[in-house]
Amino acid sequence: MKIKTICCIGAGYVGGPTMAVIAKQCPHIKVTVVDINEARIAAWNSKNLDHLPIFEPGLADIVKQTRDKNLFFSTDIDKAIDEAQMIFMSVNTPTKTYGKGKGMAADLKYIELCARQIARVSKQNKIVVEKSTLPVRTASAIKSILDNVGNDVNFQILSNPEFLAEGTAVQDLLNPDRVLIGGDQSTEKGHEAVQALVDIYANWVPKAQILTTNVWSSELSKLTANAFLAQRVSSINAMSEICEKTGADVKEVSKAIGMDSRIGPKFLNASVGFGGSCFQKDILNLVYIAKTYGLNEVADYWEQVIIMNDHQKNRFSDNIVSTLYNTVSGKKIAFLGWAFKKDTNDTRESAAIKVADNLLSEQAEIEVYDPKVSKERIYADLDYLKTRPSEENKTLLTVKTDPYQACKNAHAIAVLTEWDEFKDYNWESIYNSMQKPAFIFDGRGILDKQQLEKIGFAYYKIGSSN
Ligand SMILES: NC(=O)C1=CN([C@@H]2O[C@H](COP(=O)(O)OP(=O)(O)OC[C@H]3O[C@@H](n4cnc5c(N)ncnc54)[C@H](O)[C@@H]3O)[C@@H](O)[C@H]2O)C=CC1
Ligand SMILES: O=C(O)[C@H]1O[C@H](OP(=O)(O)OP(=O)(O)OC[C@H]2O[C@@H](n3ccc(=O)[nH]c3=O)[C@H](O)[C@@H]2O)[C@H](O)[C@@H](O)[C@@H]1O
Repeated sequence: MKIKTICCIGAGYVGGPTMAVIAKQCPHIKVTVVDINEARIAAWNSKNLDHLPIFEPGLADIVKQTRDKNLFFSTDIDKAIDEAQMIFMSVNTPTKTYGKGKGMAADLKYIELCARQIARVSKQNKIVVEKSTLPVRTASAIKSILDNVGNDVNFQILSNPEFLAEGTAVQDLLNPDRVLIGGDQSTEKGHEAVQALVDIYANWVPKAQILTTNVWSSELSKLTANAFLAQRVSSINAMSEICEKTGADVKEVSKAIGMDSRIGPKFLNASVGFGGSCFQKDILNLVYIAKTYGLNEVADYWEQVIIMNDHQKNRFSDNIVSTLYNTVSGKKIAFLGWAFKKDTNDTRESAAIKVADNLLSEQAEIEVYDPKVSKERIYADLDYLKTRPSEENKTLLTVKTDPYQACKNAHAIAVLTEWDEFKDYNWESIYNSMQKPAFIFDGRGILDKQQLEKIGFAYYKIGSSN
């Protein structure tokens, strides 16, 4: 079956970039991305490409080439479902905040709503693709809804998890390490559906990198990949604390172990803690799944990755307080960075949020500069925690659009995101504008220690005591 029309439900960090790349690589396919969020769709359609809802290097260019040619953004979900031969579900699957599994299980209500809408609208056979990250065996629930609510049309369900990382989404989509497609190949229709999706990716991904598995392996591989990646960060962060006590330097340790080809050099940067919308949510989901099968040791094993990450964030703020003579009350701390990593405007679960919250509880005054994150987003992140009244957050924390202003008169600077531009600042001028002694706490280990110490800074970085 040759696919000519695709609909993607969910115009978020995954749906938007993924469909833009499919549209670019498959000019013969009409791709419509739909969402219930009207503002988001309007932003995707905005004439000024600087106003797209998501910042990703290279994305605006692809949208410019494809939008209104074979890539469309719309709020007319029914129409897009009706027209499409293949429907991607790319809606959010956050951690549940209520009821059974609260704080751990994935909340599947958005996925279920999608499935019900697809079932209600579809009048012809459809291939339904799970793009969202889902607990293993979700496809059976989706199938049950589609088959029981639907108009007697045939639905084939595939799992096609997304492995892109934010900040490098376009590159990851154009040159993926692998594409994973799970489907039921035991039936002719199932086989056809898998092949239809393979054919789409084969327009630009080498066949050897398109992996097909059964649905459950595919669903579970996504959770497993994120768990392994996050575990690496927690492992090196655990080592960073030992380094600080022993005189070892975590950068040197990372390099030394990364040269072992069995370990590999990537994803070994010690940090103030991993953030992002998925690592924590997906591990919690994995822990919940393990618990529901009574696999308590397995659950405890993976939960430790989160416990270590929380510890890393807390010990970063604790270190700031203890170094500043055990009090930050009334002291100004400048935050460089708020996003959970560089080259994205996404702040979900960013370590900066927890570090700021801890310091605000110690009555610090914080001034934040981030090149891509808006003031509204920063306040919304803090208010979401409900630690103190919103007004108090606004009084204690201000957001600057100029990093030099944020650092002026500060007692200390905390580097929370590894934005490249931080390395090139005029650090001498920043030093001169600060209170003395002038402290820097480098939560990403990106600044030049020697240069900063020569200027006069007291420089602290994660994973080193030298
Ligand atoms: N953010 C990332 O880098 C990655 C995310 N994922 C997974 O992809 C999924 C989506 O993640 P994001 O794109 O980050 O989420 P997001 O929150 O940015 O986007 C989801 C969108 O779905 C829309 N939506 C929800 N229910 C809807 C419905 N019934 N009809 C129409 N639209 C609806 C929301 O309005 C929202 O705009 C999640 O399962 C996530 O775990 C996977 C790989 C990478
Ligand atoms: O499912 C998802 O959402 C995605 O989650 C991660 O991607 P992402 O969260 O966008 O970004 P990463 O580059 O993985 O970084 C996650 C966090 O770990 C931190 N990190 C990463 C690497 C490292 O060495 N050290 C470190 O602290 C980053 O700063 C960031 O806060 C995975 O890398 C993607 O493969 C996956 O598709």
